[in-house]
Amino acid sequence: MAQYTRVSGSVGLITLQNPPVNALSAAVRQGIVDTVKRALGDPKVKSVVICGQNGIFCGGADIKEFGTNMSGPPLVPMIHAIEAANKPVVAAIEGSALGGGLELALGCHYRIAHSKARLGLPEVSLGLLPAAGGTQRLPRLIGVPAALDLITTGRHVTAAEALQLGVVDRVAEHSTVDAAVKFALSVAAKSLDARRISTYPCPRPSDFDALFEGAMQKVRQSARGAIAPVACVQAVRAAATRPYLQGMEREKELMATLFTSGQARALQYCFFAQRAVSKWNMPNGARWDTSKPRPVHKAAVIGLGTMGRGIAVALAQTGMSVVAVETQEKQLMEAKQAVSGMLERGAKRRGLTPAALHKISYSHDIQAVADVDLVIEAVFEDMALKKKVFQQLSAVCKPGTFLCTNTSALDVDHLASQTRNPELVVGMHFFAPAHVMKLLEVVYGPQSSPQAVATAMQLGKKMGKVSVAVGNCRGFVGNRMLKPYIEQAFFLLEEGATPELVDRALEEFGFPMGVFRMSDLSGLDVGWRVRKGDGLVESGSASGQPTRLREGRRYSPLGDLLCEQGRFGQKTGRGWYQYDKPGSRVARSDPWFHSFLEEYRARHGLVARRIDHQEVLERCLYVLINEGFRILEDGIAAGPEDIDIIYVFGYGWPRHRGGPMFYAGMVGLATVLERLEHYRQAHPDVPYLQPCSLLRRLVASGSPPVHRWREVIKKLHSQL
Ligand SMILES: CC(C)(COP(=O)(O)OP(=O)(O)OC[C@H]1O[C@@H](n2cnc3c(N)ncnc32)[C@H](O)[C@@H]1OP(=O)(O)O)[C@@H](O)C(=O)NCCC(=O)NCCSC(=O)C[C@@H](O)CCCCCCCCCCCCC(=O)O
Ligand SMILES: NC(=O)c1ccc[n+]([C@@H]2O[C@H](COP(=O)([O-])OP(=O)(O)OC[C@H]3O[C@@H](n4cnc5c(N)ncnc54)[C@H](O)[C@@H]3O)[C@@H](O)[C@H]2O)c1
Repeated sequence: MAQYTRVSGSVGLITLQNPPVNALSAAVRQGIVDTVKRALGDPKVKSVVICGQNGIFCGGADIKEFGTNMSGPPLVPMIHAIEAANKPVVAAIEGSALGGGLELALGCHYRIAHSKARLGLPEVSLGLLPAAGGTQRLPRLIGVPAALDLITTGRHVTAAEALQLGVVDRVAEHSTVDAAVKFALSVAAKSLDARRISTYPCPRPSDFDALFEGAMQKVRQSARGAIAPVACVQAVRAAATRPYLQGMEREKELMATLFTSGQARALQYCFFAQRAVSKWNMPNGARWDTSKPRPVHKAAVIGLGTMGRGIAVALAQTGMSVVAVETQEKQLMEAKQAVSGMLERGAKRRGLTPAALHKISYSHDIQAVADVDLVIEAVFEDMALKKKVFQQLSAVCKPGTFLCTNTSALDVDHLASQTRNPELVVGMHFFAPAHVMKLLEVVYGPQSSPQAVATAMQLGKKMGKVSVAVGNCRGFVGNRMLKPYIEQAFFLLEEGATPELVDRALEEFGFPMGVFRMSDLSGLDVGWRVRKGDGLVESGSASGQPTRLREGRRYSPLGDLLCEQGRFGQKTGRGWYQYDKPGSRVARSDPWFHSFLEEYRARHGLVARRIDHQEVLERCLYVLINEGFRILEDGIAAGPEDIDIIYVFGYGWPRHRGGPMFYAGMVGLATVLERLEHYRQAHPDVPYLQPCSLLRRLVASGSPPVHRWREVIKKLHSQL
């Protein structure tokens, strides 16, 4: 709703009221229509101010209404009526003015923003475009290039940038509403002829065609198949080429296509899923809202390799003191330089001085962590070493210090058992590079205290991460699902595919990198070491041909054979592809690998067949999804949203496809089940292809939508 009062004698003050973000629900829209009418009809009122309650102007259209039978007055005529008003209307923007919220402000005759406010048109990240006149008014107000940037990226701008761009007229340091009321009084008698943005001509840049071609090329490249950014460019082009009303028609037409698209559903699902995962709960009943985190003022990182350096940067950037411990002298020296470089570059990007540099102290000695509140261990992925480190930490640290491990897959409970207080131990699984990647898996074991989980989750948030609480198992959620996915990719090579074909299929699907390019980037030796540890690697050189079965299961030794040749990927200049030199990033097809693959097939009596993109996608993705269902069945992830957010933020799953579990729902659970059964029949020695019983159960119960899976899972768990 919207509240109406008259202030300072002649200003009608309209306050949007719909906590927490004053989204433009049907009731709010009706409230605005009614109060604007009242203000315009009141002869005592000479000007109007629109603001939002609780320090936030408006978070835009009510996303929860999308997909429902939307009633209430539509936004476009409502905003048009404000713009057409014969009394000045001033938007007083505090907190956020986003999407429809900014479009409402653009319909006002003046805009005053608080210095801490953020403004933007983020519809593109929801699979939409600003369809309440945003694509037509913004280019008229700030020019085509700036409008294209804001609308196609959806980025939020500060009040200072908004002022510089011309989106707002003034910035207030103190009460924005008071400033707006004062301003409204001062402009009460002024003509509004030059204040109606829809009447402005859209500036036509001289390099018009090149500008739009460039914009289109840019969004097509970065959108990875997402349709909304393309529609945004088309809508802005309409603003620049058509009269306002025709432009509005085009905006509406483009929005109609986006609004009902699967991509919009997927992206809006991601929006809510991202928020849902912060409301974590554990199987023992501990929950986010009843578990109090402990403040962390000082933290330590043990091991300053690839991960430890990024973690130290992420911690220091929160402003806390960090102790960084590394045993190898050379590593320590290199790490100091690398960490300083990362902090300096980060600060420069944000226009700040690198204050965090002085927050880090370095040491060779684990005793240096005696007084910290929380430790994150990031030494080699070696259980014996990690056990030793946890024993030392337990002896050295002050009572109550949380001990966290960044292990990728090892047993967190086992590490906890090495300490005096296992309840203080959790996994904090970062992704490389740790100061950049948004995902953090917080891994709890049966003994982890709710406070330890709450503290790790809160610390993740402070570091700007999307944190997801998951149970303990080998590989947790993300890496556990990755294993069968990579395995299928290896099998596809054996059967006739090439790395190029598999990667192309996955990249066309929307992954930034296919499985083989990704494996070259992260290093083939990583998986090799794990497989060796698991006793899976047979030396190819000894027997001449390692077998393709392990304990009755199909196994591909292809990755092991490459590692035996010293082909570890980008770092050695050779892997599944070849690179100009070690460390170079441009993957080129490698004739050596192709003849090696042919020889390998011949040695094993494998006859290559034609494999198409559909088979690549079905086998790689459905087997990953199937493992996701097992994870849900095992209670390792609380719900499909947790898995989807892990894949979107940690593994490059295209956001416009909503994450693997959402995608399964879109494809149809019955289809996923049928295809898994089909491939399982063709490959009976691949247990990962065996459809999970939860998937069968969901199909048997009519394939409910993803938001109802938790009920089925709960029922399943209660029967176990
Ligand atoms: C605003 C924020 C920056 C605040 O962040 P903060 O961290 O403080 O809080 P949270 O993010 O945790 O949010 C708190 C709480 O609020 C919920 N929420 C936030 N925003 C919205 C919203 N816009 N609607 C509903 N709910 C919202 C959030 O989910 C949290 O609750 P939860 O229970 O989940 O914890 C931040 O929240 C933020 O960034 N919000 C989103 C901002 C945004 O993206 N806005 C754009 C919205 S889309 C829009 O505005 C579209 C407009 O252009 C209008 C278009 C007109 C539409 C007309 C439809 C025409 C259809 C035509 C097709 C016809 C087809 C046919 O033929 O049938
Ligand atoms: N690299 C990745 O992409 C990635 C991603 C997520 C998690 N992880 C996990 O993070 C951990 C670290 O991986 P990494 O890639 O950074 O390894 P790394 O080999 O780059 O670095 C490990 C560092 O630990 C140091 N170290 C060894 N023993 C130590 C000790 N007792 N005290 C202090 N320092 C010690 C080593 O000298 C080395 O500098 C592993 O558990 C790994 O599985 C790695």
